[in-house]
Amino acid sequence: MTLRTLDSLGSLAGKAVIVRCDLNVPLKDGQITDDGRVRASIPTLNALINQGAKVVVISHLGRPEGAPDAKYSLAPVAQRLSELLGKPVTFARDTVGSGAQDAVAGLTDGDVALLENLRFNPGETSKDDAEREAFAAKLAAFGDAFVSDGFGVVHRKQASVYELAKALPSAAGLLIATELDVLDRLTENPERPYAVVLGGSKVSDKLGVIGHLLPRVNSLLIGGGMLFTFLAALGHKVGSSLLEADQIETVKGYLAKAEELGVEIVLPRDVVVASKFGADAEHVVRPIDGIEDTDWGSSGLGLDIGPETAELFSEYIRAARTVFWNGPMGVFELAPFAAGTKAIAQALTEIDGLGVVGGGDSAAAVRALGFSDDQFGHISTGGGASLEFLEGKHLPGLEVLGWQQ
Ligand SMILES: Nc1ncnc2c1ncn2[C@@H]1O[C@H](COP(=O)(O)OP(=O)(O)O)[C@@H](O)[C@H]1O
Ligand SMILES: O=C(OP(=O)(O)O)[C@H](O)COP(=O)(O)O
Repeated sequence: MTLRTLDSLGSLAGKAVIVRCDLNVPLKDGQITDDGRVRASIPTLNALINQGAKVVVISHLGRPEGAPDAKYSLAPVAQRLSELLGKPVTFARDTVGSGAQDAVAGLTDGDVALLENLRFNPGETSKDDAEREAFAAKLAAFGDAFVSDGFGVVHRKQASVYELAKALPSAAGLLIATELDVLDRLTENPERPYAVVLGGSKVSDKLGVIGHLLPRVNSLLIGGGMLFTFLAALGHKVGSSLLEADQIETVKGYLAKAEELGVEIVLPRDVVVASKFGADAEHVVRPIDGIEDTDWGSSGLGLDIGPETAELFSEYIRAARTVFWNGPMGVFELAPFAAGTKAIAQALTEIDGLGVVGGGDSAAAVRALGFSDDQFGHISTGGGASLEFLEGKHLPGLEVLGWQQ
C-alpha cells in the first residue's frame, strides 16, 4: 500500500479537518529563533484553507511532562502562523478542554485554530495504549477528517500521530509527501561513498539507530553530545561532558560490528573543553585523551569538536557523493562552540552529490550560522524521524497512513 494523500479524503469544503504539524521550534526568551517548521507546514494548511475547510492545527513543543508548563506554550507559534498565513489564527489555551472546544466551535469555513501543546496532556505520550486511545478520541471529536503532516514525529507512536489517524478518515499532508520523496533517494541506491554524520543531544535516541545504519553506509562520523559515549567506550575520560554510561557496552558492539562490515566509524581527534556551560565559559582545545587535563579537571565539559576534527570530517564529507547529517557538532547556540557545526555545514555545501541536513536544531543551526536553504540538497524537518526512516525501521506514523517500505 502507498501513502494515502490529501485527495483520498475527497472534498473537505465545510468540513472540520485536524492537522497534526510539527511546530516544535526553538525558542529563546519566548521568541522563535527559527521558524522553518512553521513555514514547512504552510502549503498543506493553505491547501485546506483554499478548499474551505475549518482547520484545527495541533502540535507539540519541547518535552513538557504531561502537564501545562508556560515555557512550552504554543502561543508564540500561533502568532507566527498567523503572520505566515496572512490571516487570524485562534489560539486555544488548552488542548481538549473548554478553551479548545470554544475555539473549534467558533470556526467558519477557511478559518484556522491552533490548540495548546499536545504534550500538556499525559495521554499524548502515554505508554498505555488505552490512555493514548482515550486522548485521541477527545481530539477526534473536533474533526471530520485528519491530516498528518508532522514529519518530525512520524517515528513516535503517540496519540496525535498514530491513534488519531485510526480514529478518523486520515491522509498524509504535502510536507510528509515531499520529505519521503527526498529520503527515498537516500535509501534506494544512494550514490557512493555514502556518509552519515551524527551529533546533537538526543543521545540515547540516536545511538539506537547506529546498528541498523552501519550496513547501509560507507562511513559514520560522530560528533555532538554522542561522541563522549564513544570516547568512553575507547577508555577515555570525558569529564562532565554528556555521557550515556549505560550505552558504553552497546557502543563497543557498534565499533566491533563496523570493523567486521568494513564501515568506518570516524571519531573526533580533538574537542573544545569548557569550564562550564555558558557563552562566557573559559575554553581550550584538547586531544581526546586529554579532556580532563585542564584547570577544571573532571568538571570540564566538551562542547564542540576541535579544529583538527572539523577538518577531518570536512574531508570525508567533501569526498562523499551522498551525505545525511543530523545533529549539531557542538553547542552552536553559544558562539564559542559553533565552529565545528559551521565547518561541517560549509563542507556539505561543497559536495558533488546529494547533501541533506535533518532535524529541528540542525536546520536552525545552518540558518543561524548564515547558510541559506538552497545551499543544501534538502533540509528535512525531521532528525530522529529521518534517521529511523534511513535505517529501514517501520515508522508507526507512516504505516498508519498506508505506507509500506
Ligand atoms: N557536546 C554537546 N554537549 C551538549 N549539547 C550539545 C553538544 N553538541 C550539540 N549539543 C546540542 O544538541 C542540540 C540539538 O540536538 P538534537 O535535538 O539531537 O538535534 P536535531 O534537533 O537537529 O535532531 C543543540 O541544542 C546543541 O546545543
Ligand atoms: O524535534 C524533533 O525531532 P528532532 O530533534 O529529531 O528533529 C521533533 O519535534 C520530535 O520531538 P521529540 O524527539 O521530542 O519527539
